Amino acid sequence: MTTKKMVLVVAVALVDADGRVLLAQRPEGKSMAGLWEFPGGKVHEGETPEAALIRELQEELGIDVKESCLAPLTYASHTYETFHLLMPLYVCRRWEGQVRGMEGQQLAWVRPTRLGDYPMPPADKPLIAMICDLL
Ligand SMILES: Nc1nc2c([nH]c(=O)n2[C@H]2C[C@H](O)[C@@H](COP(=O)(O)OP(=O)(O)OP(=O)(O)O)O2)c(=O)[nH]1
Ligand SMILES: [Mg+2]
Repeated sequence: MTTKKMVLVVAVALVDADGRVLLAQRPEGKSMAGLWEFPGGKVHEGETPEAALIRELQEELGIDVKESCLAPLTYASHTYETFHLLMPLYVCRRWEGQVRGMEGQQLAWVRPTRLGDYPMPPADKPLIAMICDLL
């Protein structure tokens, strides 16, 4: 058995007042460009998952989120060609500031039942049913 590097990525289901969830399109030039994902990114060395998510949400969406407004929802565990992805998914319904695509990425607010209409990374597919059940 060959052991692939484990990559820890944190992501969030940001939920608005109408119960819609935010998806962001991965930019050109990145792996899996064009696919729709939950905002987030890699946890850096020495960083907690919550601190990483708060940092990523500021960098990618320009919003401020308090740690107390992040609740664990579920996770993805998926083997890609070159690494194994472990991705805790949080849910957040409260933030400060206006959501903007700070890196030029397209954003979409999507009803949970319509998440399947958006092409997503393979790791995310099992998350859709969990979001529909849990939100
Ligand atoms: N943010 C996020 N990443 C996901 C999702 N599903 C999924 O397979 N991934 C994968 C894609 C990438 O291999 C990895 C996230 O890496 P990334 O490159 O976007 O990380 P990052 O935001 O820290 O960006 P960078 O600074 O490394 O460029 O996780 C998802 O729903 N959200
Ligand atoms: Mg990212």
